[in-house]
Formats: sequence, structure tokens, C-alpha cells
Amino acid sequence: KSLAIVGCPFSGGQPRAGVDQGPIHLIHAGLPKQLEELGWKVHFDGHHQFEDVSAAIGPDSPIGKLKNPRRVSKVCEEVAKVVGEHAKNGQLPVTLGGDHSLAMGTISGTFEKYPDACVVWVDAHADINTTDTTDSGNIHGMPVSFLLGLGEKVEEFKWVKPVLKPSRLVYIGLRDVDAGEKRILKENNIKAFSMHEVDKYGIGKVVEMALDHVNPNRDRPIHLSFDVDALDPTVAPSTGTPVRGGLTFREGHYICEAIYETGCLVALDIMEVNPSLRDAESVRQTVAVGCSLARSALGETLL
Ligand SMILES: N[C@](CCCC[B-](O)(O)O)(CCN1CCC(O)CC1)C(=O)O
Ligand SMILES: [Mn+2]
Ligand SMILES: [Mn+2]
Ligand SMILES: [Mn+2]
Repeated sequence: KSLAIVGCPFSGGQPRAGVDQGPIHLIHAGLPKQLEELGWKVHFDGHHQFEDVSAAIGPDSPIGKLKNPRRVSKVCEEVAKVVGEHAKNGQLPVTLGGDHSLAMGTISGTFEKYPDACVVWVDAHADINTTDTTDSGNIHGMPVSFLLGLGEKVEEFKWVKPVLKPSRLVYIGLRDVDAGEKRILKENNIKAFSMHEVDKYGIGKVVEMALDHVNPNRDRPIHLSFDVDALDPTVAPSTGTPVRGGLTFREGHYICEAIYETGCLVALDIMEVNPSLRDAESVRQTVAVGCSLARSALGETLL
């Protein structure tokens, strides 16, 4: 079994400097070796991992409210190619962010090889704002709407195909959803297990219900997109949009372990680690959690 680490040093989907340094911190914490020790053949071609593919873009004035639109689009299109290529080569893409706008690219890439895949989106946020509903214009709050083909088309993003269907998407960990996003979730009948459901049913039942919804026979490829801000800020402090009342360390890891156990995982994103936020100990802790979530999703067990 082989995997490819795709480092994406990108911060254009949101305003806080530093999240582009997420990949290098996860790598320097030893993630590639840790994954090899789990028995994976690790493909990690440093060359295109850390050059900032968006550097070549000229001035990038807003389009409507959207910030850095050309940069985000270009980088995500590149990521889609790289992830799609690795998936086609039989290498499970492990994308390290970088902000969550990158998931526009990773999920597009996954669906090139696995058109019948489903997406488990672990996040405090729904990331489903459209050009109309976004209040911040930060595109890391929007990737899901593009992947579903919702809202007005934006010329710069015409490469994004509506590969994702509402019935193939499920959320775990939501607790900061904008009014417009709540409307979109309802209108599209999108299944979401917020922190309220996690409290009510426990994480074991929530993951079972989430998978029953998108993958009832456990025979569909799963793309797990994990935003570390799904975890409580005491667990993953160094992230751009922390929200109190999040998943415990164990709840986060349980999701990853349970998804690995299905044998259906085909792609993983570990997003929004920002090593320039908070003190050194918080950074170390957040990076360590990012690495351990990845290990759990890729076969590390407690016994
Ligand atoms: N929904 C937000 C946050 C997106 C977070 C993206 B991530 O990838 O980290 O999940 C928040 C919008 N708005 C910010 C100000 C608040 O007062 C109200 C919510 C947005 O900017 O669209
Ligand atoms: Mn490569
Ligand atoms: Mn997110
Ligand atoms: Mn988030």
C-alpha cells in the first residue's frame, strides 16, 4: 500500500499569515517516517511540495467579495492535478495544508479517479458559503459550495466541476455555521452531525450514522477532509478560526480510526494547522495532533 504526501504551502483562502507553513512543520515533525513505520510506501517528491505555486500570479484584486480569487483558483487547480495523478497511480493522497480552500482541489482530484466517492468533512465550520452568502470573502469558507455547484458561477473557477452530490457529503463537528450556510444545508438536505449530536449520541454512534448515510454498505471510497479546528482549541490551539466547544483529542482520533477500519479511505486532508499562531508549546501540540490524526486515519491502532 502506498501513499503520496502532497504539501500545500498555501494561505490565500484566508487572511492570517502562517498557515502556508503548516506542511513543513508536519514534515519536520516526522510524519513521512511515521507513516512508513505503519507499513506505507511513502511517495514524497519535495520539489512541487513547497514552492508556492501561487507566486506566479500577478495582482489579484477581489472579484465581488472573494479575496485572492485567482491565486486560490490556480493553486487548487494545480492541487487537483497532483492529487488526481497520485490517486490514478494507486497512491493514497495525503494533503497537508494550508487553508481549507485547498479541498476544492483535493476533492476534485479524488473524484477524477473515484467518481462514486463520498466525503466526510470534519470541521467546526461548514465551509459552504456561496459568493452571495459569504460575509468574509475568505474562500476557505466556501470550497464545499463550489464542489456542489451551488451559487453563481465564477469565471475564474470554471475548472471546478460539480462532482459532489449532497447525498455523498456528511459533516461532523459543526458549531459555527453562518445563517446563509444553515439555509444551504437545509435546502440541500445535507446531513450534518454538529457538536450537539456528538454530545447527544456519542462519537461512536455519530460516526456510524454518518457512514450509514453516505456509505451504507461501506463499499464506497471515502475522502476524509479534516480541519483541525474541528478539535477543541485546547487540543489544537494553533489554527486560524478556533471555536470553543470542539471535539476532544479522542473524539477526533476515533473518527480517523473508525474511517480507517472501513478500509474505504482513498484520500486524506489535514488542514488549517497554522504554526505562527500562539506560543511554541501550542504550535508543537497542534502539529503533533495533526501528525497523530493522520497516523490514525492511516492505520495506527491503540492495541
Ligand atoms: N464561515 C466563516 C469561517 C470559515 C472558516 C473556514 B475553515 O476552513 O476554517 O473551516 C466565518 C464567517 N464569519 C466570521 C465572523 C463571525 O462573526 C461570523 C462568521 C467564513 O469566513 O465564511
Ligand atoms: Mn508527486
Ligand atoms: Mn474548514
Ligand atoms: Mn474550520
